[in-house]
Parts: sequence; C-alpha cells; structure tokens
Amino acid sequence: MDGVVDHLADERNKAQFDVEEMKIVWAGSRHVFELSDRIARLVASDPVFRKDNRATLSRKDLFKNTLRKAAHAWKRIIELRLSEEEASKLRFYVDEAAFTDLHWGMFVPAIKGQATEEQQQKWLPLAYKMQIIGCYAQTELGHGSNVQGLETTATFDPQTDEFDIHSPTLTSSKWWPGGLGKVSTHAVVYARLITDGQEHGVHGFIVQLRSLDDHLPLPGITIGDIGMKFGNGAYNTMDNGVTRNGKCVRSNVPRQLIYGTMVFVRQTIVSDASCALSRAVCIATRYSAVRRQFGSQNGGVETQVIDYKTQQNRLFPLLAAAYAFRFVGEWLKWLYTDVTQRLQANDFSTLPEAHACTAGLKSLTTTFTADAIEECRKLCGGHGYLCSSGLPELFAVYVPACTYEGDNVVLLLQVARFLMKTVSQLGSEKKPVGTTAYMGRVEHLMQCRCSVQKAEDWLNPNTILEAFEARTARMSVAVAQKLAQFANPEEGFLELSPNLVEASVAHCQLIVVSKFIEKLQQDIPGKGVKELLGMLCNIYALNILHKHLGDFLSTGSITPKQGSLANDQLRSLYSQVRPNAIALVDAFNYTDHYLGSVLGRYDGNVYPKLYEEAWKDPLNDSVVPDGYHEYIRPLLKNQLRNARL
Ligand SMILES: CCCCC/C=C\C/C=C\C/C=C\CCC(=O)SCCNC(=O)CCNC(=O)[C@H](O)C(C)(C)COP(=O)(O)OP(=O)(O)OC[C@H]1O[C@@H](n2cnc3c(N)ncnc32)[C@H](O)[C@@H]1OP(=O)(O)O
Ligand SMILES: Cc1cc2nc3c(=O)[nH]c(=O)nc-3n(C[C@H](O)[C@H](O)[C@H](O)COP(=O)(O)OP(=O)(O)OC[C@H]3O[C@@H](n4cnc5c(N)ncnc54)[C@H](O)[C@@H]3O)c2cc1C
Repeated sequence: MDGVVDHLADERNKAQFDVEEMKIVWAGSRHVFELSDRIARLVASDPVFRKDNRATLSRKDLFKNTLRKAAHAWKRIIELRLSEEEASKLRFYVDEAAFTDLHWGMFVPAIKGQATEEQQQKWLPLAYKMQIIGCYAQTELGHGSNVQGLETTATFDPQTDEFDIHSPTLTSSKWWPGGLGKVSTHAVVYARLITDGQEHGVHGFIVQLRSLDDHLPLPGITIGDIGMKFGNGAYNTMDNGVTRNGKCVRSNVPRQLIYGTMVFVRQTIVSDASCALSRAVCIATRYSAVRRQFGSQNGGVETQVIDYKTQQNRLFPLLAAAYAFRFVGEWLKWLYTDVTQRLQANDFSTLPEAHACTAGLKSLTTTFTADAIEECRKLCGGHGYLCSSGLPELFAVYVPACTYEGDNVVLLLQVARFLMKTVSQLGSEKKPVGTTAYMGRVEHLMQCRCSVQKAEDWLNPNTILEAFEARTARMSVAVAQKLAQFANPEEGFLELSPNLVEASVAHCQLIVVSKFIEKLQQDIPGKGVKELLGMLCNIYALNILHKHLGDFLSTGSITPKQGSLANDQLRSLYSQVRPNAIALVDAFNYTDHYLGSVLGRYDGNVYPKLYEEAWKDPLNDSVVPDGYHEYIRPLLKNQLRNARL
C-alpha cells in the first residue's frame, strides 16, 4: 500500500479486534499463515500467472495459457525446491482449474488409497515427478451418481495376465473426467471386474491412455474433449474427457476402500468452500463500504450501502458462514486423518460416519456457497455483473461443485440412510457416537422446551445447541416413524426422500454449529478475536434458525415468540459486527491478484479502476466497430435492401 491512498482506511480504523491474530486463526496456524502469505505474493508478482485476460480469450488460447501456467508453476516448484505443502499452495493461488487439480487431487490420492504396495512403488514416483499425468475416470455418459451402474468392464485374461478394459456401449464412454480430454497420459479407470465369467463389482484400474513419446492415444483408445461448459472463461480452462477402450495393469483392493478417494476429495471440497465463499464475501463487503446510495443530507455524503440493514441481513450471514465452514473444514480434515489411520489398522468402524459427514458437509457447504456467490453479485448491484468484479467467473467455476464429487441431493440421501440407521438402533446395545451422539439423548430432546425469554438468551451456546439438536432429532424420528409404516422400506425411502433430505440438512447444519461452538472453547489469543468469532457463530446459527423457522416451529423445538426474539438478537449482532466488517474480510489475507476483482480491491479505489478496466476490452480497440460498414451504415442510410449481408 506504499504511496497508495487507502479508501478503506477509516473502516480499518474502526476494527475492535486484532486483525493480525485473526489472520492466524483463519489460516489455522502461524506456520500456514506465513507460508500462504509468502506463496500468495510470489504468485501475484509473477506475470505468467496474470489472469485478468481470461474472460476475453478464445477456448483454445485459454486452454493453451493454462498449460503454460501449469508448466511454469512446475518449473518454479522445482527451481525453488518447494515442499509438497508449498507447491499445493502455489497451485491454489494460481487459481485456474487445470489438469493438475485432478492429477494431485484425485489420481495420486486414488493410487495412495487403493493401490497395493507394489503398485504404489511403480506409479507414485512417476506421478510425483509428473513423468506421467493422471486423472480419475469414473463417470460415464450414462451413469455418474449410480456408480454400481457403470458399464465399462475389466475382464481378466489369465493367458496374458492382463485385464481387457472395454466400453461395450456408447453410454459406457468415460465422460467428464477432468484432464482426460487432452492432457492425461494415465487414468484410474473404474470398471466392473470380471474373472472366470463372474462379476465382482466396480474396481479401479490404472490405465495408460497416451504414448509418452508423442502423446497420441494408444491403440484402441479414442479420446477427446466434451465441449464448452457453463461460463465463458471459467471452467473451460479444464479439458474434460471422453474415452473408450484400453489395456491395463492388475489391481486388487478391499471392497470398502473403492469409494475412499471420494471421501478424501469431499473433505477437501468443504475447505475449498470456505475459500470460495470468503472470496466472494470479501469482494461484496469491501464494495459495500465503498458504494454510497441515497441518504445525503444538506449536500453531505450519501449512505454507504453496507449501513443498510437489508444489506447487512444478506451479507453478514455469508461472512459468518465463511468462518463457520473454515472451522468445520478443519475438523473434517482431522476426522479424515483419523479414519485413514484406523483403516490402515483394518478398523472400519468409523468409515460410515466419515462417509456421512464428508458427503453431507460437501453437499451443505457447496450448495450454500454457490448461492452465496450469486447473492454477493447482487449485493454489488450492476457492477457485480461485470467480469471485472470477479464474481461471474467465480460463480461459473464454483457452481459445478454442487454436482461433481457427488450430486448434492444424492449425497444428502446417503446421510439420510446413515441417520435412519442410527435412529433404528436407538435403545439397542449400539450407542450413537461422534456427530450422532446427541441422538443418545433422544428421549430428552423429544420433549425438552427452549428456555429463551428475552433476545439475549439466544447468546447462550447451550441454548442454541439444544434447539438445533431437538429440531434434528424430532425431524429424524418423525420421518423414521413414517418410514416404518411402509411394508417395503426402499419404497418408503423413495416416497419420503424430500423429508429425508430435510432431516439430513438439519443434521449437517447442527454439525457446523456445534463445531463452531467447539472452536470457541479453545484458547484463542488476540484482543477481541474470540468475541468477534462468538458474534459470527451466533449470526451463523440464528440466521439458520430464522431461515428454517418452519422446521423449528413445526417440531415444537421453539415457540413463535422465541423465533421472533432470535431475529431481534440477529439485528443487534449485525450492529456489533458492522464496524469490524472490513477487518474481518482483511483477515482472509487475500492478495488483489487472488481476489481478481476491481470491486474488492484492498485499497477500495474502485471507480477509476473500473473505468480503466473497461477501456482494456478488445471491443474498445477501435472507436468505430468492426461491422459498421456492412451492417450499421446500410441500416442508417436505408440501404439494407440492396446490401449483401
Ligand atoms: C486438492 C485437490 C482437490 C481436487 C478436486 C478439487 C476441486 C475441484 C476440481 C475439479 C473437479 C474435481 C473433481 C470432480 C471429480 C468427480 O466428480 S469424480 C466422480 C465422483 N462421483 C461421485 O461422487 C458419484 C456419487 N455416487 C456415489 O457416491 C455412490 O454411487 C452412492 C450414491 C454412494 C451409491 O453407492 P452404491 O454402492 O450404489 O449404493 P449404497 O447406497 O448401497 O452404498 C453401499 C454402501 O457403501 C457405503 N458408501 C457409499 N459411499 C461411500 C463412501 N464414499 N465411503 C464409504 N462408504 C460409502 C454406503 O453407506 C453403503 O453402506 P451400508 O453400510 O451398506 O449402508
Ligand atoms: C465440472 C465437472 C467435473 C467433473 N469431473 C469428474 C472427474 O474428474 N471424474 C469423474 O469421474 N467424474 C467427473 N464429473 C462427473 C460428476 O461426478 C457427475 O456428474 C456427478 O457425480 C453427478 O452424476 P450425474 O451427472 O450422473 O448426475 P445424475 O445422477 O444424472 O443427476 C441428475 C438429477 O437426478 C437426480 N438424482 C439422481 N439419482 C437420484 C436418486 N437416487 N434420488 C433422487 N434424485 C436423484 C440428481 O439429484 C439430479 O438432480 C465431473 C462433473 C463436472 C460437472
């Protein structure tokens, strides 16, 4: 900021907490903060990583530019001898969907989680040095959610000691895998295993797709890109592939680990949600402090739009959710590490809970974040619709997260199965543990009454927790009772699936709220940091209560009067957060390069930069547009009838 006027300085001076300490809380530790800060600046200062031209490049140029960035990133990683942690941060800050996401994010984890020791020794060193590039080829043209319905076959031939991978139908073509279309040399392909004419379900196989000499597909393999996707620049930096046929190397893993890579990636997606959400919120918050509309008295300045209660009511719950998702993401990472260690010791007992938590939280956080990015665009008024706001691209890149790695509704139905199983086991020897431990108090939760009498009573974490637990337990038990009336449970499950999904959402919201409350029980240093986090936790919880009031009232978990008091408390919390809003988004420590938004600039110097940015558009290369002589002039001169169009 040297020599630059900070238009948001007054806002920063209002902060009532230690921003530097909050940055550490957000990062997770001082080590991660320092590392992230260093790598973010490194990326921001490298001209190869510029991204302000993405919206105007053609698909081919966009894609080639992504290849250039990926190669440059790898070069820098080698030159600077970056650790795995630093390298992954570098890719994060380059901020461009690319084949490397799938290579490092799915191909390598799939081998680590599912391949035998011998296979790992063969493939991992090659993958780590990027001497092979891999992708995760599960989804087919005909089946994505229904993994057991995949049609690709892997038939073992004992004579050659090989598997014959075959796509017997058009719908069995692998369709969607990122990196597959143009870049990957190898893939983990999911196929139905057949030995001695017998089927053994879906397994993963490492398949070489392309020659390592000339990159041509190997004989019998047809590969291409599936075409343009939603948004202009956005996700079109990625090649998503279609392929048929191939040969491969043998794989043999325990049944329970086949889905393991999905559990891993879903866990990373929850942390990514807090990044995407915080980024949109940072843009909308800074711009809301810069933007003024109405309210000028005697020729004075107009009101900052952030001071309108409606703006706060839309924006601050999103800010609170960004922090909430950060902390639940941290916890989920711990849960994943724990389950991985147990699996290595052949303990599969916590896998169902890990599956339900990763599936449910992936669904909850991505749905919320996609909607929130769009809300942030609207919070920025007309300028939010400009590509230079960064929000349209962020939305287009982010929104498929609601679909990939498991459609969000399909995933909530998985949570519902877990919940219904838990309810059905109540009263048996098997006590609910972990995130369903509250079900162990179901008798109390079915009849307890919320004690809130005045608005401030809602600030008690135990009061909030019990209201959320009662709501979820009552919704789950109610739908379980309805299910029990069906002679065929699967028929009942289909019929009641909307109710089941609602119970799952309630359960996942309870997890997020409870993990935020647990975070606040830790020792958190820094003036005012814990107080501010407490306010955000209450905003997150009370906003859900307000938005889902129907659930809380219909289950009798709270009274209408208590619902109204929660809303009064929310308004008061907004006023307390307001002076801290800019500092709370500064704590994300995003560089202007990473934010990629004129509206979200750190210095708040929005208008001159918007004007400057507009002139850079290729349409402004000439004053009179290309096409004037063919199409506009004849129109104006009434010569269209004779014109050759
Ligand atoms: C840092 C880098 C990150 C990289 C990526 C990040 C950013 C984004 C970049 C690019 C995009 C990236 C990736 C996208 C990649 C993909 O999309 S890959 C494809 C993902 N596909 C899916 O997610 C498919 C969704 N469908 C399913 O998960 C399953 O088919 C199903 C819905 C769960 C149904 O399974 P099925 O076997 O038919 O049925 P059932 O319900 O009977 O389940 C059987 C039992 O298995 C348990 N189970 C199911 N899933 C899991 C799991 N993942 N882990 C553990 N256990 C699981 C289930 O609970 C059942 O158990 P029971 O005890 O029998 O009840
Ligand atoms: C950008 C992007 C990247 C991707 N990358 C990869 C990749 O790298 N590798 C890979 O293998 N795949 C990849 N995929 C594929 C992705 O995992 C699938 O698209 C996803 O799992 C959803 O499956 P589907 O497309 O079959 O949806 P469908 O299952 O066809 O869903 C269509 C609709 O049906 C509903 N539905 C489906 N089943 C049920 C049910 N049982 N009950 C109620 N409703 C149901 C869904 O809710 C949805 O509304 C990617 C997809 C995208 C968009």
